[in-house]
Amino acid sequence: MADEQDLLLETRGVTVRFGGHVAVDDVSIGVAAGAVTGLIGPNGAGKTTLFDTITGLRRPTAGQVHLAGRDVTRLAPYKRAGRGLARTFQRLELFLSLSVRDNLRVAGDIHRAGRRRGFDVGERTDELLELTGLTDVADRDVSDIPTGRARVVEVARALMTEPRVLLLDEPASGQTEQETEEFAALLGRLTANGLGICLVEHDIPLVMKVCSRVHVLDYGAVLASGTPREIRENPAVIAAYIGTEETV
Ligand SMILES: Nc1ncnc2c1ncn2[C@@H]1O[C@H](COP(=O)(O)OP(=O)(O)OP(=O)(O)O)[C@@H](O)[C@H]1O
Repeated sequence: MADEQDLLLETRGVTVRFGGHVAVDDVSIGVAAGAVTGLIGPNGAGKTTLFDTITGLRRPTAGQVHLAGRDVTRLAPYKRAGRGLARTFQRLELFLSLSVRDNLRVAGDIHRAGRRRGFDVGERTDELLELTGLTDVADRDVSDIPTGRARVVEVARALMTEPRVLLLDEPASGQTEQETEEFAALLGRLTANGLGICLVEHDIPLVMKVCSRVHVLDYGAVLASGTPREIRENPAVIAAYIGTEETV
């Protein structure tokens, strides 16, 4: 477990209500630098709503979001991005008729516009295509490549903004077993470079393999937090997953 000061991202007592429905209930979780933190839970548990709150797409009803030690609860999404926060979406949000390379370049051009000099979009694109294993499909349209690899394009595009924290919303959905294996290796390379990753994923074996810490949400609240082993052995977690297709 990382020390408090290693936490790049924290939610402190975050609650989100939709009318009378509490979608996220007093959630305090942390994401450490150089590690993958898992966020799991049955459908409707509040994972995506929590991501929306962290990135600023949704204001919490109560609680705060801290990024690199600063309260960003009232900051616009683009300002949080400027402070090193990036995400991917459950539904792919790519330009389907652009090549893989151009999808990255667009993100790089936008990033460069608001940035210091010395950010070379072409160089960074090539570096990321290599790092993410996409070089062989770089010049193909995104609509032409398998969904599993398009998910990696989303990750690569998010990395164009040079984030310190990356939120991944079901990145392995639609991936073959082999693609998921390669994806796990990619996550290892990214955290080795110091990136903090928060992984929302229904592929529980993947979560258990790559995460150093896992938070379990159920009905909007944190049901359990711990190492993969602690989570797997937690009776409340096992009970929450009974009756679903997922196993811990
Ligand atoms: N805009 C909204 N208005 C009203 N209720 C919403 C809204 N968005 C989400 N909800 C509700 O909030 C709860 C949490 O939804 P959320 O999508 O965050 O869950 P999730 O854990 O990401 O689920 P999944 O694993 O299916 O993606 C659900 O009960 C959902 O129906």
